[in-house]
Amino acid sequence: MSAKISIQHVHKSFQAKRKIVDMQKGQQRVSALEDIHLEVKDGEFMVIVGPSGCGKSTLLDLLAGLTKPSGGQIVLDGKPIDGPNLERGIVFQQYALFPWRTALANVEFGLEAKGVGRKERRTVAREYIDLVGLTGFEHRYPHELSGGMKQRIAIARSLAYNPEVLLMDEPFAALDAQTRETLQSELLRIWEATKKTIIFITHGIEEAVYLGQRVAVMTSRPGRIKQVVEIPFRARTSEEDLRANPEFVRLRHEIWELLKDEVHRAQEQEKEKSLQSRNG
Ligand SMILES: Nc1ncnc2c1ncn2[C@@H]1O[C@H](COP(=O)(O)OP(=O)(O)OP(=O)(O)O)[C@@H](O)[C@H]1O
Repeated sequence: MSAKISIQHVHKSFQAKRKIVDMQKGQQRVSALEDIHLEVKDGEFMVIVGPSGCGKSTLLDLLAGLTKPSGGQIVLDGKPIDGPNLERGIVFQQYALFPWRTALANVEFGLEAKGVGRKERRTVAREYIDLVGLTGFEHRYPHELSGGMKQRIAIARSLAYNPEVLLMDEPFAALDAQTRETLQSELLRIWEATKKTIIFITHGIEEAVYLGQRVAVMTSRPGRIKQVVEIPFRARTSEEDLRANPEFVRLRHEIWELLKDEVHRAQEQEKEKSLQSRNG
């Protein structure tokens, strides 16, 4: 099967802050991502996991078209991504709902931008609110909803305008453990129902193994793809508790083995950074 998204030898560097330039003997740029090469198939659930500061959000911003690569390119359905577009829905860690709009009006937002008429907008938005299990809450405002409910609305909003790809940047990180687990299995159900291609970014190894058909493990900064691990569970949405399955435990361990040196290195980088800013 041909790739839905093809990330082709992507590099991203940023202008270094002055103190860091001094430390690195005049080097003007800091490399955040180096030679990222990854293909995501149509309808695939791809998870990207990596240590803090390895460039996960930088990669997601590039996929969203919010920034441009310093080298290489990202291709969606054969066309290079060159800006934000409704063909890619994004769900961030912070809910990013419009506080002045009801749940229903939030979900209608992308449909308005697409020029869908009022009546159809309402019908489609209600369908997606139903899909995320929030029928009855259409007229609540974000401040009247729990964190988990807000994130469900954010997912409904991103899916309602029928994007080709759903990009998710640690969408459940701010939720409590029980809500997170519920939303993880809800997301699998929604993925099965909609057959969307999903790229999901996380810190969490357990979350990665639970959700992903493949898990791309990143190195510490500059972020590279260290290895892509296949997660071969057949019936991912079955009632069986996947987390207790010995194969699940083995895969979680395999990913931790790949990650632990990177996490250690990322922690060292953090220490160095804070020393630099204290001494600067
Ligand atoms: N606009 C920017 N200007 C300069 N440096 C940046 C910029 N954005 C990101 N960086 C640097 O690029 C590196 C990667 O950052 P990024 O936020 O993508 O990492 P992350 O893996 O998402 O981190 P976390 O898991 O902590 O959210 C970091 O060292 C960060 O300081």
